[in-house]
Amino acid sequence: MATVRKAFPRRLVGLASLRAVSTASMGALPKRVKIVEVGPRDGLQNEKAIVPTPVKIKLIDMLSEAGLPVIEATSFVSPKWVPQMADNSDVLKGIQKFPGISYPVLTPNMKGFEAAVAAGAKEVSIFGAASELFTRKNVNCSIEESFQRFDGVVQAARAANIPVRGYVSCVLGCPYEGKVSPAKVAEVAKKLYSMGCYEISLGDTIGVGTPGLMKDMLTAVIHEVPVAALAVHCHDTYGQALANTLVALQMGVSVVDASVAGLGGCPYAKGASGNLATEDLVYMLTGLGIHTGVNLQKLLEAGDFICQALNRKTSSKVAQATCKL
Ligand SMILES: CC(C)(COP(=O)([O-])OP(=O)([O-])OC[C@H]1O[C@@H](n2cnc3c(N)ncnc32)[C@H](O)[C@@H]1OP(=O)([O-])[O-])[C@@H](O)C(=O)NCCC(=O)NCCSC(=O)C[C@@](C)(O)CC(=O)[O-]
Repeated sequence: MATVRKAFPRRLVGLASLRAVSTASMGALPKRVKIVEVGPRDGLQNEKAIVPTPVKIKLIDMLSEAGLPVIEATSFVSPKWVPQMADNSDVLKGIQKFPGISYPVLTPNMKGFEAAVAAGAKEVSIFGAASELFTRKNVNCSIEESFQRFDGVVQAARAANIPVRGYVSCVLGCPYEGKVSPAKVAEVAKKLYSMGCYEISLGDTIGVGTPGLMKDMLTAVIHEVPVAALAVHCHDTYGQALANTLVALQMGVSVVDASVAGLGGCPYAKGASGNLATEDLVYMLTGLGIHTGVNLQKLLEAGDFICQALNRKTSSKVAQATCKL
């Protein structure tokens, strides 16, 4: 049955009037937050069924319409490892490129980088982890070897004037090693930053973190990497993603990864569920008076579209609260 969305703006009006009093005692919060939409990559890489290329393209175009400033479009990884992203070139070539929006793609090695550039990529991301075992499962090498591969990518990207974003996975726990020390996360983040990544996204890959762990981890990382260059990427497995993100904002982070409809998960992280839903993040930030530039109504429509295409229920609480099926 088709999704019928109820009139939405009433709720936002209510939130806007709460703003002045509600944030007064919350510490310094950023005035604006850059949201990095990872649904088309992190979300769709984890779907059992292969999503048709035109559906991916339409989703990204709808997200662009909604005003997301960064939309991670796809990944140039081995199609044997992640068949869901095998249409990477077609997706990247097929999407509308809105002025002012960047469409980064994951590139684990030179093969991926070269294919991405050939398909028109203007920004790439490399992805490391603070766990040896996870790195082995995810990219089939040690942390040290992964840096050697990334180094080639970063150098080639610099020569081509292509910005590189870096990910650190397992920052609050690993599906294979359990606890991960904040010192190890800081070491890997520092290394990626020193290599030339302009931004480091800290991923709670399996969503096990709680606000205290986020605070301890960020305290260690902020010693090594300027907070302005940090992003957080929280999966919502245990329902902690929004709380963990809020702690990061209170500590000065102003870049947050999220996924429309809460899609997501890493195929090499057992037990990982979806990311923080972009709709829920935008709702919270709007309520806090923090600017994102995102049109929530259009974002909700993009979420409806992909959920209908996947024949699944949205994981966004805001989408659930504002529509009736
Ligand atoms: C990294 C590799 C490629 C190493 O895989 P490998 O098998 O060690 O690589 P290899 O160099 O030995 O090559 C083996 C085969 O793969 C091919 N190959 C090699 N590289 C590429 C490439 N770039 N594109 C296409 N094909 C490639 C290569 O040509 C060869 O093909 P064959 O000769 O067998 O026909 C592999 O392990 C891989 O693709 N892993 C997938 C990793 C992945 O996509 N994980 C999910 C994303 S990370 C994530 O989700 C976490 C994050 C970022 O969201 C943050 C968080 O939540 O924490």
